[in-house]
Amino acid sequence: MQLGLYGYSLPFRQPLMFKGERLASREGLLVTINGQWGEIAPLPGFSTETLAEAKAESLASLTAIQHGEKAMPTLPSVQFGFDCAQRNWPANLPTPLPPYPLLQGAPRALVATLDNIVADWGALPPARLKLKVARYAMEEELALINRLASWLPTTKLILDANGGWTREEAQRFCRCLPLDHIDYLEEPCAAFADSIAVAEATGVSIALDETLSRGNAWNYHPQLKALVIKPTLIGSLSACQALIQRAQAGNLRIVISSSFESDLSLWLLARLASEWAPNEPPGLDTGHWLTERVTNATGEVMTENLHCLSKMENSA
Ligand SMILES: O=C(O)CCC(=O)C1=CC=C[C@@H](O)[C@@H]1C(=O)O
Ligand SMILES: [Mg+2]
Repeated sequence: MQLGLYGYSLPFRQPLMFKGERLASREGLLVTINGQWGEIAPLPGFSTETLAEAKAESLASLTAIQHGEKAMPTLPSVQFGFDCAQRNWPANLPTPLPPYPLLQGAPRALVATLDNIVADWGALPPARLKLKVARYAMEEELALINRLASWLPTTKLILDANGGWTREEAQRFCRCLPLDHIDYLEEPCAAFADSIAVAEATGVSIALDETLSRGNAWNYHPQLKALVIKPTLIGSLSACQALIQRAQAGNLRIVISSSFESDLSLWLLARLASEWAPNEPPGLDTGHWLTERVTNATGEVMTENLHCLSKMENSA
């Protein structure tokens, strides 16, 4: 059995901010186990583990497999990578739905380029569109949202505050929203109870993301509409499936989402989305921020462009 661990560094089209940290490139690891691949890419600001910790645990896990033992990683990004590389993938998955677009950037700059963006979609605007909020002045963010709502009347907006508001700030913002045009708001406040209070006070529907990856407690609520599942941050595929079962039991929508991984994970996540949430457009529109790929046109990993960290073999 062939085992390998490789490192990559993929430049962002322009530097992106992750919880106050400015990143010019995305760093990560690819693991291969007997010809099958997985990706290990903790996201700074969102993952609890560092890349160095993920690399150390990945090397130890590969050594365990080399000795005929079962790898038992504990870090979420490593669990996701090793699970993908060892998964028995179903053969006949439905064709993945296209991801909904993710708009990122300063609201004023986005307003200025909006006519180009809208013109690109022509007669077929997307059913959903995601926008980050709680980053710039509220008035500017609301102006952009109102502009989008009038220019794209059939598109529902997904807003994501990453827990960036107090209860009062979130309420002030949500009271000015064109609610008919809002699909849901991800994580208005850092505490679940505050987000629910905002939903109750303003009528906005909410979705959970960081609450899930941090393992914080949450309950069903009539205004809790969706769970956003990021396997790189949640960890094992069985932990993701447990969340999916809980979502299904409460009639919540399931949105499989990326953490700015390479094209390899975007393809694997699209397959998971088509299996776990076949009717829900996934949150996978992060690839266009990267200028380079790790796989070629036929889907093979281009190891010649990667940094080889370990190659092992076991007799199995
Ligand atoms: O969920 C999506 O539609 C795309 C991914 C995405 O928006 C995010 C990925 C990782 C960190 C954040 O920047 C952001 C999020 O918080 O959901
Ligand atoms: Mg989110």
